[in-house]
Amino acid sequence: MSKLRIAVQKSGRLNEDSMRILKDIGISIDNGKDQLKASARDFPVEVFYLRNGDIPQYLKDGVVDAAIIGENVLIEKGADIEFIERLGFSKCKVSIAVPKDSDANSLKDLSGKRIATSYPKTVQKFLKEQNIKAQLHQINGSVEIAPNIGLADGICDIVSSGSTLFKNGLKEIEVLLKSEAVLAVSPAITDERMAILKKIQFRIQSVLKGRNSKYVLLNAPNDKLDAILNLLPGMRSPTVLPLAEKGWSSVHTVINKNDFWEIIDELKANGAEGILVCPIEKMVL
Ligand SMILES: Nc1ncnc2c1ncn2[C@@H]1O[C@H](COP(=O)(O)OP(=O)(O)OP(=O)(O)O)[C@@H](O)[C@H]1O
Ligand SMILES: O=P(O)(O)OC[C@H]1O[C@H](OP(=O)(O)OP(=O)(O)O)[C@H](O)[C@@H]1O
Ligand SMILES: [Mg+2]
Repeated sequence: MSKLRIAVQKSGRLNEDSMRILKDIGISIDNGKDQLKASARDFPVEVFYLRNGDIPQYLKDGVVDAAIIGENVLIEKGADIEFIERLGFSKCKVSIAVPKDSDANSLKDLSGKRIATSYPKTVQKFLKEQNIKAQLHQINGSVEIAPNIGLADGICDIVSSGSTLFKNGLKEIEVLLKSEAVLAVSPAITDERMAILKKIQFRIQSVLKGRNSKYVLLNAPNDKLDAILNLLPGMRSPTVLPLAEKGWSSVHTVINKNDFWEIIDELKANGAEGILVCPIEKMVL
């Protein structure tokens, strides 16, 4: 049986979360990053450890069948590479920034100026769309220093917390795109390997749904049960079980992890007690 060849970043910001998601879907790899390639113990998968920036070409050439990669890199380097799943980590923006005392407020204001970036194709596309001409300087790292050393009037680079911009006295003036890690597919993938990838995708979806949800248990006075149940959605509907103490029920349900703090006060106001919120490992709907 053939194995699916999946690329992950060898080292860097994507590596840890990529390896974690593979582990969470039951794909365990014996040897670490020292090797370029490793086989999974219990699944027909080979993991290739590669540079993030090189992965789009490997996908195009069919050297690997799939990859965990930043969407921003696919956009910059792999225009015809598709992805089948957003993975929810390594969220960032690709933005234009200028020195904070600059008059520039948008990409247009950089017309005729110099922009330093590691993402030349991405910037070029936006310049073209807006019919702006600017001079691009491609640099591969520490892009935010460029205006301070007189190399450029503005930059285009990754922004997450914004602290690198802040430390370098820059302000963001335009967001070109938003990105996160994605599961990308080679256009050359065979049907047999696509079937393996679909299994991986299904497992990933179960893990991501679990990560985004919480299992909630609470005790509710029966006379407030309707009001409490109204606050809680549940997968189909909440489970209600009688407590040993008369007049009380135990309510079990699943909610979106972001919703909990929104409804906690109302749950308490309706008499809910002993509220437990637990993580969910995997969730299949
Ligand atoms: N500060 C950040 N916050 C969140 N995500 C980020 C951040 N910086 C980069 N990323 C995302 O992680 C990916 C990998 O970034 P990293 O800096 O580790 O790699 P790189 O040096 O660009 O790539 P290579 O593996 O080719 O050396 C980026 O393409 C982007 O999608
Ligand atoms: O908005 P922030 O949270 O400050 O993150 C943005 C910074 O993170 C990335 O750099 P990284 O730390 O990966 O270093 P690199 O330039 O060597 O890749 C990116 O290139 C920015 O410089
Ligand atoms: Mg980086």
